[in-house]
Amino acid sequence: MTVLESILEGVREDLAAREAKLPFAVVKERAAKASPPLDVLSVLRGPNVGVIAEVKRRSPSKGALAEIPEPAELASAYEAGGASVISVLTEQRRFGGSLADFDAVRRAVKIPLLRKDFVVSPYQVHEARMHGADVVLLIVAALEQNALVSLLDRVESLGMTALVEVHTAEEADRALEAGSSVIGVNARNLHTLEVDKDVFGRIAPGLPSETIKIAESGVTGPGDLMSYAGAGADAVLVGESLVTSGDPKAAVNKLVTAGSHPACPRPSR
Ligand SMILES: O=P(O)(O)OC[C@@H](O)[C@@H](O)c1c[nH]c2ccccc12
Repeated sequence: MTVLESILEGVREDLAAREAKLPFAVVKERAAKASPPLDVLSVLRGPNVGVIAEVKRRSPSKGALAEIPEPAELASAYEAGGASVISVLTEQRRFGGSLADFDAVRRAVKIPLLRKDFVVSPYQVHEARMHGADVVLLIVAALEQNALVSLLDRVESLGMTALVEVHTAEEADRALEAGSSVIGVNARNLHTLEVDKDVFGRIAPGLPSETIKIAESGVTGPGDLMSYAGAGADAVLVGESLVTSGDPKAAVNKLVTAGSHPACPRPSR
């Protein structure tokens, strides 16, 4: 079993437990009453290379990263540092996240929020909306094509934006075929957890110019942002280097400053 498969097994078990507690019909009703999602596309289409800052306690590859006793404080620091979007991991077993973290962050900040989880069922999409999500991650490697298409449609029918994650050119083709307008290229292979920062540069140039391109993982500082920008990134998604920085506001701000510097390559659209 690959790492991704074993993560998905746990995700499905936890999902079944939540479904038993709160019926899908109730989740749908509450999602419909949540305050409307924010327009993330125009945020990501801004003139600068944006930063999506992640609330991440641990990971299967690195183990414990940071305790983050107050996710709301971390998120406020990200917002104050100039992040465009905040990503909150809600997967519990491997990443130490939760929907309670998501709620705390939602209450603390005004900028768009990404629910970062392993979404395999429509229940999780409505659940994300119910908790105030604006963006939902869909991982191509975790989904059959028909499931990807129907989950993407569902995300969009609720007014949210799907960040569709790929790691290979074949997955990128599947993402485009499904109709994705925001594609994240993850430098980390979710089957083996190996990081290869060149993957973005191999895949992004083959994507349509109007597709919003996000470079995910392995950003340790402004240098990485600049090189992803040179390869066409509209934004970078950063977790580890921010949560371990000791000063998340300053760490985000360094990236944001690099992304708005005149010398920083701009996404060409
Ligand atoms: O901590 P990093 O290397 O900055 O990476 C952040 C983010 O890209 C990573 O957490 C991630 C990318 N895709 C995912 C899918 C599920 C869980 C986590 C992820």
